[in-house]
Amino acid sequence: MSEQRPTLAELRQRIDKIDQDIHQLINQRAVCAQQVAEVKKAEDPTIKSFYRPEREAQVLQMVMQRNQGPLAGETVARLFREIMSACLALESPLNIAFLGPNGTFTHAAALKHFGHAALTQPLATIDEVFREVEAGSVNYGVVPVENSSEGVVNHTLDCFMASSLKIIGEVELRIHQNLLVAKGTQIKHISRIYSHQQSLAQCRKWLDAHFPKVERVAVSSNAEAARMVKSEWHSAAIAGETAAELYDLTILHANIEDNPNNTTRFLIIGTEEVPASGDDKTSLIVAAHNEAGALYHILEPFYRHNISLTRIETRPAQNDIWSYVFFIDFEGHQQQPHVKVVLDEIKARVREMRILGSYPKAVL
Ligand SMILES: C=C(O[C@@H]1C=C(C(=O)O)C=C[C@H]1O)C(=O)O
Repeated sequence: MSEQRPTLAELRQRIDKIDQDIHQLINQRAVCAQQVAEVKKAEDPTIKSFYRPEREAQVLQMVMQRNQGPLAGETVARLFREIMSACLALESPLNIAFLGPNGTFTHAAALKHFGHAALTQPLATIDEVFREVEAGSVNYGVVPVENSSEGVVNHTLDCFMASSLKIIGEVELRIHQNLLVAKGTQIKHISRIYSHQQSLAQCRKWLDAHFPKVERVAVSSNAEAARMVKSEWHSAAIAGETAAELYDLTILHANIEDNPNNTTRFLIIGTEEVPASGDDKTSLIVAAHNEAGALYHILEPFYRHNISLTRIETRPAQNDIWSYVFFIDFEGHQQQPHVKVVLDEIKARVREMRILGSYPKAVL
């Protein structure tokens, strides 16, 4: 005889039992994390934060590797992200500054990276985020660095030139833009659309097709755009879902970005160096000599040692109007022997080289 299908009551009983087990295990895990904090404190009584980016990346990598479904690896990793965040906050929650206001994509990136138990503090400019991290009034900062359709955030790169802060992590975020209005506003009322200029650019074709005659106004952030339309019945904003929720706006059209793979990359900045996680990236600033083949001489060692570059950007140097500096990201950690060899070779060939940091690649 074939086995009978369990009843609803039986299934719920089974779920209750599993929940009890999960609950107990999560608390057992939290106790272990507390004990880890005690060990760290004993090793270093002046320790300021128990957060270890390389260890958290490894935990998430293990979750993804062992996952057998039916839940997707990313879904389970996100749950573990929140469990780690809560465990860490039990000792002392992390203070994270980000390019605000609340409801921006940078806010979403900060929560994606540190989980919801972190205390997040919105700041008005990228410079302020750098300054607060330098001053030690927050543990880490989150700033945008590049968008897949609109390119690099130059201001963030310029801040690195004037700062000794390190990159301790990266976050990648799929960006979905939405057309938002205050409750009661109808499409025919809309005479103006506010957003950050990058978001307006990311939705250019959609706007040309749907609102060719409506004025587009660039403001300081998407969240600011959302805040403004709350009291303007004839205006709309382009922003993410977080801003819609925060300002209680109606989503008239969802996912209006021209490129469905639109992603933005953010950097986590801090003061310490991060040990290797096993799957890392390194970022450099290099000021080349003013001579023929300068860029070739910088890139050639990477080729010879078979190291993949993931990005290269050029910015005008701030102290010499005829020179350029290069921002280079590549795969590997500065403590790995083959990476050390390449870094030494490059250093000997350039005017100046600074390692911005080695950090775990984004897992989620
Ligand atoms: C528990 C530790 O400390 C923190 C908490 C972690 C966790 O909950 O898994 C991981 C790394 C640290 O941010 C540790 O270093 O192992």
